[in-house]
Amino acid sequence: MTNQNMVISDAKSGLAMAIAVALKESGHFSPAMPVVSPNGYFSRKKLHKKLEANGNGARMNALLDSMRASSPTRRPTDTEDHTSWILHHPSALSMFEEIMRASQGKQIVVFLDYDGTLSPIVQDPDRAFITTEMREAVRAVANLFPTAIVSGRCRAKVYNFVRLSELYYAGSHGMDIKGPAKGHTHRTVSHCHLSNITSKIQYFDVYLFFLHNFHVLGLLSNIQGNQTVLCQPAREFLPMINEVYRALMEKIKHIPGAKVENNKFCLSVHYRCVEEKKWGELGDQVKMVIKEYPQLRLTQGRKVLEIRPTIKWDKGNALEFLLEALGYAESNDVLPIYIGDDRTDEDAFSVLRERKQGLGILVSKTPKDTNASYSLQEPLEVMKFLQRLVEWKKLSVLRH
Ligand SMILES: O=P(O)(O)OC[C@H]1O[C@H](O[C@H]2O[C@H](CO)[C@@H](O)[C@H](O)[C@H]2O)[C@H](O)[C@@H](O)[C@@H]1O
Repeated sequence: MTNQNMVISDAKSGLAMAIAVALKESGHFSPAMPVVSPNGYFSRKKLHKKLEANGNGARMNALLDSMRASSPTRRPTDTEDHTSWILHHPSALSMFEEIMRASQGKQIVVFLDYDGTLSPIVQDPDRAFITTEMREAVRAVANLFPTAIVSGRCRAKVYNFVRLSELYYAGSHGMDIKGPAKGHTHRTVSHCHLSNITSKIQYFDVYLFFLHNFHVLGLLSNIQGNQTVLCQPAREFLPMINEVYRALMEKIKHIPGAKVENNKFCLSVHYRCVEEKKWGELGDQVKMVIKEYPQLRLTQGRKVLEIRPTIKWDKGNALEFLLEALGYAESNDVLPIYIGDDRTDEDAFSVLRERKQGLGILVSKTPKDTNASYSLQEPLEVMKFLQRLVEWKKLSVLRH
């Protein structure tokens, strides 16, 4: 089984169907192809039957419906539903003491999504600034715990917004991971395997290794500035991504408000500022372009279509990679905290669930289908949570 033969999608959103239809049209779908949802495999036979039954109309609607739903699938809400959702995903702020009790004796590692988590969602992706207060909260956290930003944006762009050299940055949905600037140490990390890994590979261009059952990755010792690139598993896709970027720019330039963002190892096609009646046309143009590239797949975020390599590598893999790099691969002595707001963050929440370890915290004001265990309503609450984490750590150091 190769990556190219895998459809990875969200079964509930209907995107799986849309992508499978596109693949079928281009001759790349076969009933023998496994289809993976964030929660595991689902029946390819069923999907194949559905494909047979569906005509053009359904094909158009599947992606469009999914674009309308956007973000993690929203559930119809009434007060009762909201109350029951909060019972299952309580506020990480109101449960703070309880959460911290569970962390006793464990090394906390913090993972933060960027858009919608550290910065509020805004119309123009180039203006999603982080506030000074939030930056200081992240800096304080990073001085006490290993901290990573895991974003769909390209690493350089997130860095330009955040501007903190003490963090790990995992850009392009985790396909581009870089460590903190040399010389930075976390006061609480006594045992960091990262330097071991990077020193081991200094003399190799590419060091190949297997991470659990995943595919072979390139771990690069490419020193840029004073930071070390740790992982770029989709390097070979760069020329293709650039080609598709140019093609998409051309195809969508007539749609007012549409925007293609080059995130280096993946692309974002934004439709937040596109009139809803044009969404279908935009979706069609995107599908038409990627039909020619079976090595690329389509996923979705908040009012954004994302095009990325078919390799099985997402924010969940990035989280596992970083835990491994920090020396916590098989450890019970670690408490990863992952905070995110987007569908793409669900991959990381699922990993935490599977590991039965750590805390997934979804940032959302409304009930959503999620694998996170806790919730926070908005970036402001994320900041309060981070500040409390810092206070708690300082107090616990004083106590011991
Ligand atoms: O993983 P993330 O850090 O959450 O990045 C996901 C995407 O975020 C950005 O788009 C989103 O935020 C924009 C600014 O608030 C908003 O205009 C857009 O509608 C959202 O989808 C970013 O521009 C994308 O490249 C990221 O993939």
